[in-house]
Amino acid sequence: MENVFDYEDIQLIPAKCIVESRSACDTSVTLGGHTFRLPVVPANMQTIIDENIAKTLAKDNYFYIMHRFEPETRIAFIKDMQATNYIASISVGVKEEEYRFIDTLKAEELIPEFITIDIAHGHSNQVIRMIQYIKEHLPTSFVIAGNVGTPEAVRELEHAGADATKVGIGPGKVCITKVKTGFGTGGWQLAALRWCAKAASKPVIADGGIRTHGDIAKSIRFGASMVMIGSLFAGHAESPGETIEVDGKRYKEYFGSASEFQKGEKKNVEGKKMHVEYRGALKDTLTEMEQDLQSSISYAGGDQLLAIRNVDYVVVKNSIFNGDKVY
Ligand SMILES: NC(=O)C1=CN([C@@H]2O[C@H](COP(=O)(O)OP(=O)(O)OC[C@H]3O[C@@H](n4cnc5c(N)ncnc54)[C@H](OP(=O)(O)O)[C@@H]3O)[C@@H](O)[C@H]2O)C=CC1
Ligand SMILES: Nc1nc2c(ncn2[C@@H]2O[C@H](COP(=O)(O)O)[C@@H](O)[C@H]2O)c(=O)[nH]1
Repeated sequence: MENVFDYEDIQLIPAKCIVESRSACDTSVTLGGHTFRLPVVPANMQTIIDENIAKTLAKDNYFYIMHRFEPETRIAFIKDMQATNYIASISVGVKEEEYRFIDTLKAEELIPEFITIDIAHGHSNQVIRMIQYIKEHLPTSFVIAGNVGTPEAVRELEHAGADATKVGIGPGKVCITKVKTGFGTGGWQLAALRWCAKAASKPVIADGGIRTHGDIAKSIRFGASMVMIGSLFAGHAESPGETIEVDGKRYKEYFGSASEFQKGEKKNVEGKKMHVEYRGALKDTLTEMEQDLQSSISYAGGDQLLAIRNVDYVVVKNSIFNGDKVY
């Protein structure tokens, strides 16, 4: 791979504006036959999403993916969401008990609208088998499979039946895969996204490494249909992580799904725990993200999200911060 770059190395080039107000720009995106307000989904991690947040997001027409770390609650969760006419969007792993879970869903005719196969190294026969099993038994569920970091992986998972693939091995804020194993897309996630998206014939979700709202527009430019975000969502009042106070300042806990804190043991640890600054209400961040993305669309010279896909860009290594902090 040549010409690798990451989010902070890119600036998108403006095109002539066609709207009279940023509010005329439409940030919505359609995935799996459902239209959502933003091309953004909070990470399916235990310190990012819980049932209350899932309900709030679904009610306000944002996409969500529930995590898989309380597996025994998933059936009740699906029933509860569907009883209130919200989409049911859950995660699964690949171990034997997950096959029995799919069998139960089929037997009870409980069909989640979205199922995400959430595995660190998604380019594997285990994931391919699970995609095929879900597609055989719950053919109308939209299957998101990942995570991957190569065009070959995208093609194989799509070929197995995945309706979308998730790209990002190791760019996450609480990820230590890159240091523990030497592998990943950390530091060149945006270039990896471009590489993978060029090979994709179905939607690609960019996962990890988003540090500013402008990175959402950059992901769309380089081929993502949606972005998955952890750290930027970890600091809210509603976030499930513990709140702590240090010198009068509040922080929220954020830990990796492959961290010792999640696993309860020190085995194959590829994630860490940190604290992020408290950011207030989730709805305020979502509103700000929407406004910033509307502005991105206006700079792209359009009024629809995909106008961003057509803009030119420059690579200016490590340019955007100039030593400044965003917040
Ligand atoms: N996006 C990313 O960069 C990363 C994300 N994560 C997150 O951490 C969580 C845990 O992930 P994961 O460990 O996959 O899930 P699980 O712990 O559920 O493991 C799933 C199965 O895959 C096996 N497995 C896991 N990694 C490998 C590998 N590298 N080679 C062969 N087999 C493997 C495991 O066996 P065994 O444990 O015995 O190997 C287990 O049987 C997920 O939520 C994932 O999204 C973790 C790392 C990177
Ligand atoms: N290598 C690891 N990656 C992890 C772990 N837990 C989650 N993740 C990935 O990070 C993103 C979120 O990234 P962020 O930069 O927005 O914070 C998440 O969606 C997962 O793909 C982990 O323990 N290790």
